[in-house]
Amino acid sequence: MPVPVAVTNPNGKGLAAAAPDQLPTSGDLFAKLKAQSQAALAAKQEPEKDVAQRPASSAMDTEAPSTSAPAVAAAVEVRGLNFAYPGLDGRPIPGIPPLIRDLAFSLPAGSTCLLLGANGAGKTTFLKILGGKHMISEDAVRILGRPPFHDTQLSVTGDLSYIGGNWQRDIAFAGTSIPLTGDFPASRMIDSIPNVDPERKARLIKVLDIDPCWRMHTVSDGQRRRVQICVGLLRPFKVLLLDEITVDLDVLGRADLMRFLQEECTTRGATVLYATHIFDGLEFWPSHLAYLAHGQLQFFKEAKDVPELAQGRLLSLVYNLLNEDREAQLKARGPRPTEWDSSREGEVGVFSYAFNNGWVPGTMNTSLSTNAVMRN
Ligand SMILES: Nc1ncnc2c1ncn2[C@@H]1O[C@H](COP(=O)(O)OP(=O)(O)OP(=O)(O)O)[C@@H](O)[C@H]1O
Repeated sequence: MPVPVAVTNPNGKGLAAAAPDQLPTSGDLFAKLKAQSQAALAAKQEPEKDVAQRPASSAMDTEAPSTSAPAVAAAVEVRGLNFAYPGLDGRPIPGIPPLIRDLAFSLPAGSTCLLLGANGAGKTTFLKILGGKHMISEDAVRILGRPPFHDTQLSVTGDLSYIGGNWQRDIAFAGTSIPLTGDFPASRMIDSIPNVDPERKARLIKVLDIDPCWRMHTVSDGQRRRVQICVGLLRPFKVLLLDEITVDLDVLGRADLMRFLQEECTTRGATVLYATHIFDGLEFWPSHLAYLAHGQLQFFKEAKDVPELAQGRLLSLVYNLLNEDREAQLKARGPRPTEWDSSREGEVGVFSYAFNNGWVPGTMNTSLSTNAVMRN
């Protein structure tokens, strides 16, 4: 599939060398996509048959039996999800294994689920997929029974909300590297969301301890983060995806926010999936734990089945999980080299401009307008 790519290569040749004049619109990939869309269409027409034909998947099948009946059993349902970041031509990059492989996951409505995983495990990517930010096949993910990428109403109505990334770059600044020098109050950001229940707004402002008169260009990172979270929560979401957004919050702000979110789930039946590396004092919060590694959920458990939560030892549980995994990897592939391997010269430049694949890592932004990214 052709991807729109703007070009500002300092040597004026990268794209021409990297891609043919005509980006392809036929071949194996397109045949596969066509087959997939025909299969999805057929599955829609024969829902009963579809249930029987879905591949048995590992971790989640015992937790939530599949159903494609009209009643929505799970707030989040993932089946056979595969994902690889594409190269310039929109295809998976040869030699690089998919980041997510045949992942299955089913989260009941009303859950507060912690998403655990090492740096680079794919938590942000997974949450962005659930949030409809990456195109995937229509039947791989269902949020409230609907495909998040294809059914844009999910996000437009606020039923599905994703809060992640660094707001400093995404919203309070224009583009990814150009600072916005405007002077405006926090209330302007908050009031920009239409059709908000005034009571909910007042409650959030109180919970997050926001001063509506804060001038956004003078606030601290944590204060800016509070405004970002407030804006993301103003509408009563049904499914909320949080990507490490409490990192700048002080302990009081964080505790108040986590209690607010838990209440949203217990009183309104909302569902929250939260990826974080900060575990202290969080034992009370999750109803479920999910651990992502090697492209798959290695476990998915209800809180009552995780004794470490009752013992106040969540941090130690996560430490052990990551440590065991690192030890296993070290055994399998040996230690990573710490010195530059000159035989790889040219494969990974010491510094070069590289054409991006359309996504700024760790943010919700496409990078197409910035043309080039720096790669070390
Ligand atoms: N735009 C991109 N293009 C190519 N690869 C990417 C891109 N964004 C992320 N990746 C790769 O995908 C992998 C998973 O990244 P992701 O940000 O999802 O991990 P994460 O679990 O959220 O990590 P962290 O805990 O550090 O935030 C990483 O190896 C990363 O290099």
